[in-house]
Amino acid sequence: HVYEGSAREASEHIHVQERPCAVCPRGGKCVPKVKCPAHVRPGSLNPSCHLVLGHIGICCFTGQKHSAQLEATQRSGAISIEDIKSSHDVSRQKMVQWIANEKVLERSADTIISSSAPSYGHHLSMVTYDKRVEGLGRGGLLNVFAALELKSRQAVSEDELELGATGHTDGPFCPKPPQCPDTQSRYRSIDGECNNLANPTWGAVNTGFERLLPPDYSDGRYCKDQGQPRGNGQVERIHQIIIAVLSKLSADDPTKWYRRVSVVQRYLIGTYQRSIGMTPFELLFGTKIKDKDDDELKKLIEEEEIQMFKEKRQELREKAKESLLKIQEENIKNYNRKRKEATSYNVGDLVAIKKTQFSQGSKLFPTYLGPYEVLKNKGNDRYVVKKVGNTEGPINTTSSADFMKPWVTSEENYSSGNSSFQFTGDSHGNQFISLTAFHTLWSREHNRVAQALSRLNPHWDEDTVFMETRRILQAEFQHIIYNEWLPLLIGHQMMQLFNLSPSSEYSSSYDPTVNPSITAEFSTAAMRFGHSIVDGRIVIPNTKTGEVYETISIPEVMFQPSRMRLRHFLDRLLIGLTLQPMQSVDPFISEGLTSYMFRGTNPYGLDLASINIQRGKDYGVRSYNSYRRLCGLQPFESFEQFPQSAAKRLASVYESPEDIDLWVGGLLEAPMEEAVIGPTFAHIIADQFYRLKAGDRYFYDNGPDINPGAFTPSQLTEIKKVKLSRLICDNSDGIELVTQPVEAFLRADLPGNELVACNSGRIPFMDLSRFKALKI
Ligand code: HEM
Repeated sequence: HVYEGSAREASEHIHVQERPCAVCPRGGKCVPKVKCPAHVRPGSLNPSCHLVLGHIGICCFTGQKHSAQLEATQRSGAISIEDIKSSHDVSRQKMVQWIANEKVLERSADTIISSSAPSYGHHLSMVTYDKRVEGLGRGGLLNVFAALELKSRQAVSEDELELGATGHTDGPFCPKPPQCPDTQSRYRSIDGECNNLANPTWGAVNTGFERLLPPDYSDGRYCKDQGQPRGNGQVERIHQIIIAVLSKLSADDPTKWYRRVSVVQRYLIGTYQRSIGMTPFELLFGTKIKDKDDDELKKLIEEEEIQMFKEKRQELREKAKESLLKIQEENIKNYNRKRKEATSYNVGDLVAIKKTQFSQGSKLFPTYLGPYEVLKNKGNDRYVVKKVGNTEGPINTTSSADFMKPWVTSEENYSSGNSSFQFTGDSHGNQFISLTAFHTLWSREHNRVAQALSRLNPHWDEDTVFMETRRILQAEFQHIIYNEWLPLLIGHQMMQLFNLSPSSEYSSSYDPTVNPSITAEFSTAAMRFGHSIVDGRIVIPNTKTGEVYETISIPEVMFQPSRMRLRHFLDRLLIGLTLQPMQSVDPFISEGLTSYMFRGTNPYGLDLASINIQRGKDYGVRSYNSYRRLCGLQPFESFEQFPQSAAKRLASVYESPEDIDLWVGGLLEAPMEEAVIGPTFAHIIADQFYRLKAGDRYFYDNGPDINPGAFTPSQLTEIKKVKLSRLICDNSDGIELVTQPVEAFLRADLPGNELVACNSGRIPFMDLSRFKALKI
């Protein structure tokens, strides 16, 4: 058995075939393999080299771009004006067709929306009615259609299309680049734009994900077949073959393609299929197609069989139709009974509209914008609204009743007693009660720091107080993540390998060639390791008696934060979180997430594990083995290399180890030394946090030569004292929570991490007097 994540990985790093270079040739930079995706492209010439701690890296000549080699050598660059014009026309026509189809579906009586279904709630938390975002989404599709048209005219190569490396900026849809102000802002922009001055959209809202490897869509475009894992898209593949072969065979008279179908069919059913271990003909008739006579005889038998099959099929179809109609009727009844009439608004009403765009670190902003005045009722519960006053949000927009509520001032909101939902900037703020608790801690920390700053700087206006507080909170957050949380997750070796640990002085890691955007692999798989550590219940302990107040099953507190209104609850929950062990990262996911997620009052909810796997496919994320190769790890060649229990289950759903989904494979890896996750996830996560640090001009410990809003050395020293335990101590209610373990990410019953009094001085304070400014 070679399946011992850390031991195996260590040996791989030591026993490499060729001798690693001491210094990279041709000006190459020695980096961990995941940081140079071009090394897995065929024909790449990346010699290995020495990194710190005996690790072996790759000499990289392309930076974090897998397409750079292609850009330099293979770009065809021969796109004619006619090609461009006609690709535009084709893509626009296709778009018109798609929108028309969408309208038909929307109006169809067969389209049933159950607003009480858990999937509907999940959809609402993901969907956007923001016109700008809708425009970007449609623009993306226009470009896909145009690119496919260009490919069909052979104006771009397969490689260029796959890697998005045409460098062509005259597509049917190219959003205007943002205009960055001439003077450099002291503060990070709200939407993340203009962080990188040469590439102002890098890391901004409403921009695409980065990819460690190019997408892998089975239709070569933007769809992933649903057949995986077991079927592995076989049917779709065969269909594609049939279409291609038929068009070749009937090249002389394309209108008579159907005459060739039987030849193709005969060929296909007489060909050995790996998935069934014989030819389909054998499977059907128990014998091989031998010669022409036999063939004719079998044809007769086949006709008989087909007749029988047709009759049986007709019967089955009648039955299916009956039961479908019955279910539909029930669904309609249910729908009519449960669907709440949408609130209707009159012209002139003041409303709040739901915010649908969020930027980095903006979790503390409200979810609703307003006030807006209703200008027009567009029918179908949609309204044209106009902003009143000078608040955040678009001036004119269209919104739907689902995303509107009557405008009330915040005082009215809190006193109305109607909702226990917390006002958070992130639509996930109420998703789970412990998340709501952390939103609460951070908003209180904001208010705490803002009060201290305005006392120290009475001449500041309220915008300055807000922006300065925001700047400090972002720094506190980044420091806690890089200093406390990340080392526990990926281990100290990876921290060193990717140069992620905060230094005692200003950081020297800013690199304007690094794109800080989130990678598809991080978002859909690696960072979702967290779904495996969630316990099925939350224990609220009674520390006085050693008993428990209550054990809450997790679906009870999803989008249901009303317990937060109980006076003692926040403190008790936070105490419980420091005592309750984390679940290990493994393929076992709590039923609360796989059967009952967001169930509300329904008997069952959603399955987060399936959603994660499907989300990976949506994004065209490649298989687990592709990422092992990318990280310089050996791929799994057979299921037996996995632990026995997993091997059996994997073999029952996947055809080959090459098909295993990234999220599934990553969860199966044994954790690395002193880490929570295995090597593949650790590399992907380390790469992401490297991007977020090296690609962020405003990273909290960048000096004034890089960061226009840099902290002074003495302010930075104070920020670097911040620990999660301090944040909890300062912002909990202090009714029952008066002690904390210094290392709040570790359990309080670990030796050396015992509870200490919040006010004992053992948990360091950030001295805010350093933020008394002479002038800003
Ligand atoms: C009770 C706890 C949790 C619940 C109910 C939950 C639920 C969800 C849901 C519904 C999604 C969106 C799925 C989709 O449609 O693709 C999601 C996404 C995600 N979750 Fe969780 N989650 C929980 C805990 C965690 C934890 C502990 C972590 C990590 C430590 C995590 C990391 C992520 C990430 C990275 C995404 C993708 C976000 C994005 O790119 O937009 N989740 N989660």
